[in-house]
Amino acid sequence: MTTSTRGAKTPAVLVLEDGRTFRGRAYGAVGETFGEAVFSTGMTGYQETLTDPSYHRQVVVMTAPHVGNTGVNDEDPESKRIWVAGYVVRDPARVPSNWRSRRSLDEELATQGVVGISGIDTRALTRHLRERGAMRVGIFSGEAVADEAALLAKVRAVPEMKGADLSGEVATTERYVVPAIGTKRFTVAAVDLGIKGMTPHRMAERGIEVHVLPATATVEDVYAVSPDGVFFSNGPGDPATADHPVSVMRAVLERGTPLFGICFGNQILGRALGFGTYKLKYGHRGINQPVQDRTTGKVEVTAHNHGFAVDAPLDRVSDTPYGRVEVSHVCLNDNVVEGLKLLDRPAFSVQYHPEAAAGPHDAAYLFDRFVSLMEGQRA
Ligand SMILES: NC(=O)CC[C@H](N)C(=O)O
Repeated sequence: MTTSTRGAKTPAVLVLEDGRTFRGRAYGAVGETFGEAVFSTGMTGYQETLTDPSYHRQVVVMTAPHVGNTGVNDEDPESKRIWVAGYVVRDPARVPSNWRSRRSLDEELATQGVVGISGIDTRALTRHLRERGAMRVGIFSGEAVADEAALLAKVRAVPEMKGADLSGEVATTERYVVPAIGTKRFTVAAVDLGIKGMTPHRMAERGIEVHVLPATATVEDVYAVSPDGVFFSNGPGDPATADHPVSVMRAVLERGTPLFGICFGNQILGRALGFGTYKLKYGHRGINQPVQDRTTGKVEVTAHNHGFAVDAPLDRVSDTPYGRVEVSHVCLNDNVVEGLKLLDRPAFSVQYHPEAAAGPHDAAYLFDRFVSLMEGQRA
């Protein structure tokens, strides 16, 4: 067990691009960092959040007031490193306690060079972001805490999330295989746009051998593995920039290979079908978002991490170059499109996270639907 007080006395300041500031104490690494300020409502699963590549270039504000209570273990990361650009917590645990804990969160953030801030009113900050929308932010600690006007100028020089093309910065550069658990039934080519580790695992549990390919994979690379199905992962950045995966996906739709997309993958399917995408005011991030599966009427509580969404009509079936498409899932908080289903081809996607790392397992059936599509193709 590690008790950490590092940085506890070092002043830090969080500066939003609209000029609002919050003063607190350094948490994790001391220095400065920049990104898009977003809030996550997850009460648990901070390791999964920190290591989700979709958070690349985002400063995550935790609405849960106590963070770090269970320390850091070696089992829960969703990728090889922490991806968040900065971390904001109200009241960090001083003494982590859990049988799996190896070190404190404060130590882990510091070791990985992630600048954070603690001791600020995260409720006020979250309400501000909810009212004004996600915006650019900087966290400065130690010697970096200087005159606020200079800090604000630095924050306003940071690139916006809109227009950011980031998959190439987080995805694997080498292909790798996640073997099926038990008997192998199917082969899937998974295009890594920022994939979380749990996603291929959920497929492997269903007898799928998953070939994870770099974001730059071509149609030839995808079909070189003789896939029964093709998967497009979650990932950071603005889907409007993802022209390459959109063109690969169109080729997959053309051939009629079973296709499944999660989050960024859903946005790419939307674009491949000819719909637009747009930036949400402050996005959905957390593990308690109500979604309705309109194909069954059932409501599920789901994990989300998205700042963009697909602009598709909710009230009717759309005609697209790949046949008829319906919005299969919708967020019950704000009617945002949470899933797409093709009626004439074996393809569907969801905007949220059925792999549930962290989060409730209500949406695990979507991996079974992918398996059914692949079974259907064989029959
Ligand atoms: N988790 C994801 O795949 C996020 C997709 C996209 N970057 C968004 O913010 O909407």
